[in-house]
Amino acid sequence: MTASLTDGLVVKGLTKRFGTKVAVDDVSFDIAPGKILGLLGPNGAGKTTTISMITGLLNKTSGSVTLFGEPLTPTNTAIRRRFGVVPQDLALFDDLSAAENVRYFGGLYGLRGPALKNGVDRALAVVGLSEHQNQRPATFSGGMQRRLNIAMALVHQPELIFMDEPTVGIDPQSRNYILTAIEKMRSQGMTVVYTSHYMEEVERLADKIVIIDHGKVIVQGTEAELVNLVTTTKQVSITVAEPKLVNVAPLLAIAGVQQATVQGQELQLVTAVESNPLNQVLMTLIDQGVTVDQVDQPQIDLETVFLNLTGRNLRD
Ligand SMILES: Nc1ncnc2c1ncn2[C@@H]1O[C@H](COP(=O)(O)OP(=O)(O)OP(=O)(O)O)[C@@H](O)[C@H]1O
Repeated sequence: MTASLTDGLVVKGLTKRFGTKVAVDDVSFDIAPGKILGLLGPNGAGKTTTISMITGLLNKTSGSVTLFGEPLTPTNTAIRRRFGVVPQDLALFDDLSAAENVRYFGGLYGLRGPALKNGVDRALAVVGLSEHQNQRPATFSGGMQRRLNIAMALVHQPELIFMDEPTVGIDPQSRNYILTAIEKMRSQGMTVVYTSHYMEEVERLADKIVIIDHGKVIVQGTEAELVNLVTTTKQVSITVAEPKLVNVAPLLAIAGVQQATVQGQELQLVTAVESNPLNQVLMTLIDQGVTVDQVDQPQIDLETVFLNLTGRNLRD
């Protein structure tokens, strides 16, 4: 059966006021099952408040949330068992071992006996902590503690997991471990909602990106769609060993190549961002007997998108 979009997470008009401050302002987005949504925004943009309202930690001022086609309300306990939450702040019991911490959470979700044991074993394996399961979290690095927190949210094998800035302040190895674990979760069909102010992580992971700032959605879409919003073309410079051998006519015939000129040792191209014809250009040059020494192309990233749309840097 093909899943429809309403089988995933649908957030409509979510708003949170603290007194006169509007922390989250009419936020709407959706994500299909089995995909990763990256909620990207600078500190204070409203990411945690958004996740807290969706997961029921915080009452919303207005708006609606449906998950797997059902309303996500505080009283709908059945649907609440189908997702997991990794909060921004660590929530670990220091006097319990890693496995006992995970087991405790599994118990809260009603798991018992072999189902609980399997859940604990699987969750610890996903985050690479099986070998450390009998150690207490106090002996762990910050990154390992964060991974344990993720295992606690996975123990009941949720279909969707919310992660609020899970890589803040941890070592690069743990960060990479977490990002790889998230990719594995998606490959097993899990839906992931991931907040971050690190655009590199969102670029690596997210199937769909929602950029928020000052509580409002500025833009949403795939990375290519967002990049397309700020520019439709890019300049590529290819340094070649034999510029005289370059025949530009076949290059201009490639879809997405808008201009091609040879200047000194360099072949300068203007290409459409959408069609990304670079591989075909390189193959054509090789066919022409041209040696390619270097390819330079400016990086159009989410930082550029954010700067373009807000006039500010993501990490101001
Ligand atoms: N309980 C509260 N009372 C008043 N204002 C609040 C409260 N919680 C959050 N805010 C404000 O709402 C805005 C959004 O905060 P939020 O924590 O959701 O941002 P964020 O994008 O998650 O940032 P960070 O990464 O720093 O947590 C901020 O201006 C914050 O000061």
